[in-house]
Amino acid sequence: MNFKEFYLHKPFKSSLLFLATALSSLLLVGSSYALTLEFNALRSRQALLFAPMLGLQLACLLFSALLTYYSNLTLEKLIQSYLQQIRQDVALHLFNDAKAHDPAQAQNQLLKEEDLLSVNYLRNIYSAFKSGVAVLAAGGALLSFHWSLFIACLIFALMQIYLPRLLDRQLNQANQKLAAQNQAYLKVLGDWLLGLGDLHRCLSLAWFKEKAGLAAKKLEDAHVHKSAVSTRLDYLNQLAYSLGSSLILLLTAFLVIRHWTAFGLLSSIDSFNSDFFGNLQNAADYLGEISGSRKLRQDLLAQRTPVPEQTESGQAPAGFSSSPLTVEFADLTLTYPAIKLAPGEKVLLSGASGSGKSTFFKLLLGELSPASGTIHYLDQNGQTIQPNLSQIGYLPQDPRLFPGSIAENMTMFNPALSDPKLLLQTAEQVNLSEDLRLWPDGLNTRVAVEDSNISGGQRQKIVLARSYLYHSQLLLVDEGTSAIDQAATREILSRLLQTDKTILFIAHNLTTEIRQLFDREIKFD
Ligand SMILES: Nc1ncnc2c1ncn2[C@@H]1O[C@H](COP(=O)(O)OP(=O)(O)OP(=O)(O)O)[C@@H](O)[C@H]1O
Repeated sequence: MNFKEFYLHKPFKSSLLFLATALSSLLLVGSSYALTLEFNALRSRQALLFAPMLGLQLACLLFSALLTYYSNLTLEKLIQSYLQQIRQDVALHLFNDAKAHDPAQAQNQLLKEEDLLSVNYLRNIYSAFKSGVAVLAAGGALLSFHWSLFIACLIFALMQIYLPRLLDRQLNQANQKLAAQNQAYLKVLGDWLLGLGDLHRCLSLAWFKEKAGLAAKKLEDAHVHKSAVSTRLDYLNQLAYSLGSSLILLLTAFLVIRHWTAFGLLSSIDSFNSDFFGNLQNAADYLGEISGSRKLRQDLLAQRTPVPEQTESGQAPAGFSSSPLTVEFADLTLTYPAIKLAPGEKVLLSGASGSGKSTFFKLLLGELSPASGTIHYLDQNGQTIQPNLSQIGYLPQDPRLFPGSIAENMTMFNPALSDPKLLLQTAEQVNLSEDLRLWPDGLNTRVAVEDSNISGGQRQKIVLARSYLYHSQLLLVDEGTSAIDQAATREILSRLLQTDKTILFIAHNLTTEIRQLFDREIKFD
């Protein structure tokens, strides 16, 4: 996220916004100027001059308020449309980098951090600009009264600008800590709430409370810490402001006594002071906050870096041949033997829990890269090809459905596949027909993702139907029928194993009769 990008995404509206903002600040300073002229007129008892000056002061204030209203509204619209663009970029990044993402973290990226940034960054830039113009206008006005007033203001201006730098690093760290604790809290809630039913059954309320309470406490501390740093920043600025305004008033009185400046300035110097120091204080605050969000902005920029789209140019794999592979995790290295799956082969993959079966699938799907070794993908004729990995069919043990109808979840929202006859035939292949009859809306039944109105076995059948509809040549099934009863599994498998698909099937508890349907078995140990 940077300002140039924000400006360029709607340059005309942004220019209008900054023009209106500058004008509203100038008008505010103009009203202080009119006040000086009013008191000059009063002193020389010129009622005819006093009244129009009063009118001018009022007009300046009214127009300034009107322009502020317009600017605030326009700023909000521009920020929201810019955030929308960022959200789309982040979502595209998440989609294209083809890695598994923690939902809580992704939600946080998409909402919380951007909100934090829109407050800390864009609004602050706008406010800093508004205050900056007011400071320049007030400074110019003071210069027109007497150069010494301007010099005095300038000295305090420099003090105001450099003060926040003292706490810049602390504020930066406090912001990062807050974002990290926000994320950690969401993750803890996500991790524990998923299994809340089990915790409840085992009466593990105390354990849940301790875990959630600990994370909440850390979040609370981060908020308090951030607010302490901000308050220290405010206090320093306030101190400089009070000192500065008193000295300026003293100087004005001296200049008036000496007849070196207009009498009316005694009445308006306070307004100029607040225009000058107040806005300077604000600008210093905003600038401090803007640089405090630098790290977050850089992080968000990294999350938005375009990831090349999965090329659709590769071919659909129908088999593979891998050399001995290794995968390295932080404290574990998995090694695999060389494996070849010829087109059309049906292979059962077994092995103890934790032996690396699912990880092997992740390698084949390109979600993980091997530390050593290579995988060659084969076409129907056994020739090595440049693969399009998105065309590998994959059935996880706990497949996810999307908010939509059963039909849409089968076709993955592809209207070209939505012929009801084709869908019913496919449902028959995966023993889903009976389930469809049970739902009053059949294929049009809506999936309630959170309420799980679709059972685990039904979900597995729907995702299996998807691989039929998409004609996946290579199909990886990771205990993908584990929630379906034995009799139905036998029927589904005997149909599936009669197709010309190449199938690698992870399963634990298959009967000998079902095992014999496969061409061979590979065992990991
Ligand atoms: N992202 C990861 N980070 C660290 N370790 C991991 C990661 N993914 C898997 N592992 C470890 O790799 C080992 C193999 O895991 P994997 O899920 O592949 O086993 P599996 O054979 O499929 O087991 P199961 O039959 O129980 O599903 C396990 O010890 C697991 O803890």
